[in-house]
Amino acid sequence: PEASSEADKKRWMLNDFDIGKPLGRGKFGHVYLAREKRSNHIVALKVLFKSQLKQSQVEHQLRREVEIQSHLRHPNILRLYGYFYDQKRVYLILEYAAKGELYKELQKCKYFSERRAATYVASLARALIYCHGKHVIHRDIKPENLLVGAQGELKIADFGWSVHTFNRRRTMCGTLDYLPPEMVESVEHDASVDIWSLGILCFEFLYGMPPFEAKEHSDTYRRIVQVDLKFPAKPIVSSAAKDLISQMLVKDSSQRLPLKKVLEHPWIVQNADPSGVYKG
Ligand SMILES: CC(C)NC(=O)[C@H]1CCC[C@H]1Nc1nc(Nc2ccc(C(=O)N(C)C3CCN(C)CC3)cc2)ncc1C(F)(F)F
Repeated sequence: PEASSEADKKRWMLNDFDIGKPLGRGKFGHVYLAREKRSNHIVALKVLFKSQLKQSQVEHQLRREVEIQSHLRHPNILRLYGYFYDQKRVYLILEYAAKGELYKELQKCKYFSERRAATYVASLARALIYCHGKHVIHRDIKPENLLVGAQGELKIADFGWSVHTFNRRRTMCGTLDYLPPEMVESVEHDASVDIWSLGILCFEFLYGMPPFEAKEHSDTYRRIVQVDLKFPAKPIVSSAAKDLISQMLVKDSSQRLPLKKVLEHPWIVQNADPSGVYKG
């Protein structure tokens, strides 16, 4: 049979689920814990209001997010099992990440140990190698888009800004902090934008804030395009970690350390837990 999109293989409906507690609010609606009645499978049900999607003109972005995420299968990428809609709402059937939102964990402990940061960076590098292998770039890697599974493993979620590199867009994304120079200067960009964002994330895991943070947007913009990278004196961070970050936060996107080399970097080899799970 002709290849149907993964996401709309089965006709799901609200009645297929028992709805549980709210897990929180996403950008365009609420997320609920839910259980699919036939299989007793626990999922997260993200409810989006069509009215809000329309007024924010993000319907095409949502369609792309569903199309891309429903085809990705990787332990560090949140699964999108399917979707359905009614008169007013669109429902995304997503994998439930039992340990919640990474950014809350980062806020709670201010910054992570080098072993924890390296373990997370390694698992994200593996997930991004998988995505790039399928010509998908995420373009929005940041703590808010990372969830934690039951075993403590990271899950990249929210492919709202991802694209198939065949039809590259020059749309501007959310917060500036994570954007590499070529996106801030809105010139052509490729998969190496995710290497830049992973470098920003590594810095924020270790210091508790992104490297080019500034009060004003204009200052952040300038610090990004100048790659004004300064390592704080506290907390103490190894020179190996700083070396890796410095090789990822390079203005010339072709000179950024390839993800495969990130996994071979001494700091990762010596600090990341091979299982990809931080065991504390
Ligand atoms: C990536 C994207 C940008 N982010 C999101 O979508 C957010 C928006 C709201 C929730 C989250 N979306 C998801 N969250 C989970 N799991 C989860 C979340 C929160 C808690 C938690 O700490 N509490 C309930 C606590 C429990 C304690 N009380 C006090 C506070 C809330 C525990 C588990 N799994 C899948 C999803 C997904 F993505 F599939 F929808």
